[in-house]
Amino acid sequence: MSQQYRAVNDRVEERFHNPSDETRRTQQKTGVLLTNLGTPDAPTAPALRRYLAEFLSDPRVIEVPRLLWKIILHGIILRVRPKKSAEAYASVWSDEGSPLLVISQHQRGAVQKALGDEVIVKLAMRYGNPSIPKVMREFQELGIRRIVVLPLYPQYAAPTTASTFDALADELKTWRWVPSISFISGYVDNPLYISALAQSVQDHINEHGMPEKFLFSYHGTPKRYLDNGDPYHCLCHKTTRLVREKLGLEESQCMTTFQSRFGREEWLKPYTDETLKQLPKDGIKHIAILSPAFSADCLETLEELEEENREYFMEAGGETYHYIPALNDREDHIAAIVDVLRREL
Ligand SMILES: C=CC1=C(C)c2cc3[nH]c(cc4nc(cc5[nH]c(cc1n2)c(C)c5CCC(=O)O)C(CCC(=O)O)=C4C)c(C)c3C=C
Ligand SMILES: [Fe+2]
Ligand SMILES: [Fe+2]
Repeated sequence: MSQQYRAVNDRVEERFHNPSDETRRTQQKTGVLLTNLGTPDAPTAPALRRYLAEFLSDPRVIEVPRLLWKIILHGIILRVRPKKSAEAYASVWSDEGSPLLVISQHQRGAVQKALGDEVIVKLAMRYGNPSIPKVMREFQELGIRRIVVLPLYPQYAAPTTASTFDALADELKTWRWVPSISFISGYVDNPLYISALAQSVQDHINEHGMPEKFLFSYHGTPKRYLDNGDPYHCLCHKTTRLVREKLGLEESQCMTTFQSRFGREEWLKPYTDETLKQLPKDGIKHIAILSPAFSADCLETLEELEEENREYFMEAGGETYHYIPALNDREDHIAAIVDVLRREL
């Protein structure tokens, strides 16, 4: 072997073929990557501009011809929306930071504790920080050869789940030695996930009584995405049905709606806000609302459901409006996430 080859070989040897006991122990572990959508670094207009520029440039999120969209995004949206969104974020921001990030960190810690130290659990965000490339490189540094990726979106959707896959693939394109990867693309069928959701509803009933209606309000997408084959709409209806059946509720007691519209085109219907304005007119004055597409509370629940939509309902003549929190770091939710992971580990 030439001297030049021997020098390279020794480096590789030391790291991969003849590692220290400590390095070998780490390398034999499986990496678990939990991901969520991501959030701005601060509730300020400049931070929102950076975050929204990354988020809304993703062709999985906005399926519009690129050049046209670039002009609209940079010419209009990024001039107007950051300030408005920053105000909304400021209303839910805590001392620890953005609720989505803080809750996701708690979930990561709880999952690590439940799985023990044979696996290394890390958290990454699709947009913003900690980014998927950064966290994947931490696994690379540790010499991890097997990674299970779980985007914390129970209902598969191209703008969320597939977009996470894209980010992962983009990073792996730059790696010479790609590890074994399992990518979990959804888990609405997981019995522990459905039980946890049902139990959160039951806990609500025990504390506040039975409402006239439960609204299962899911984040929307443009209807065009459903027309083009995205299964998300169907998976949302399935989630509602499974939870309703688990609780033994009548079909008439539960309704599936879609929230967080963005832009002018038609989104999945019925819309949550319009439904809330209509229900009191139909004599429904006591409702409870939950949002099973969010595994952690975030702007879209704490501001949109807790504040904005509550007002629509009350102003339309509603009397009792309760928001049932996301599953967050409830014990039964962590048990469900661990079960989803164990099936892959
Ligand atoms: C513009 C199109 C959007 C699509 C399609 C979309 C789908 C989608 N989003 C989530 C989950 C979350 N979205 C959140 C915020 C958010 N979403 C959009 C737009 C689309 N989402 C925007 C512009 C924003 C930012 C907020 C704003 O400026 O109003 C969040 C909350 C993030 C946080 O920091 O708290 C989550 C979570 C799903 C599940 C989904 C499709 C299935
Ligand atoms: Fe969204
Ligand atoms: Fe919103």
